[in-house]
Amino acid sequence: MTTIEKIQKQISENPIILYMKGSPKLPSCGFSAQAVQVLSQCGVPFAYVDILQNPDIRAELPNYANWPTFPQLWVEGELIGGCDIMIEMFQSGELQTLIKETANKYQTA
Ligand SMILES: N[C@@H](CCC(=O)N[C@@H](CS)C(=O)NCC(=O)O)C(=O)O
Ligand code: FES
Repeated sequence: MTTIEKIQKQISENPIILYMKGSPKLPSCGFSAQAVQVLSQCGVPFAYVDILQNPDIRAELPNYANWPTFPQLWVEGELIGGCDIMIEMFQSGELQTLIKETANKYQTA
């Protein structure tokens, strides 16, 4: 599988996925920590990829996404943005709505 195929698989299989540095429990950068913080406050589980453990994804996702930095939040296969956008959307309430609606949509059983 190429790196792009890996990315496409991850974003299609996980309706809410955060590409970040480190893990939600132990973020390796303040930007990723802020992203985890607002996303966690939406109260819904989410997938993540630690790009520090996946240098191929770190190298290729910015081109694929047309977004130069991490974190990157992807919802239903689409890039939402980095931590600045996530914080803005959280402050307006938009992030909570998006995340909760997405979770409800994909909830099984
Ligand atoms: N203002 C950005 C901050 C993110 C940022 O600047 N990330 C840098 C430093 S962690 C980055 O990902 N650089 C590319 C890299 O490290 O691969 C946002 O809203 O997400
Ligand atoms: S790792 Fe240095 S700013 Fe994110």
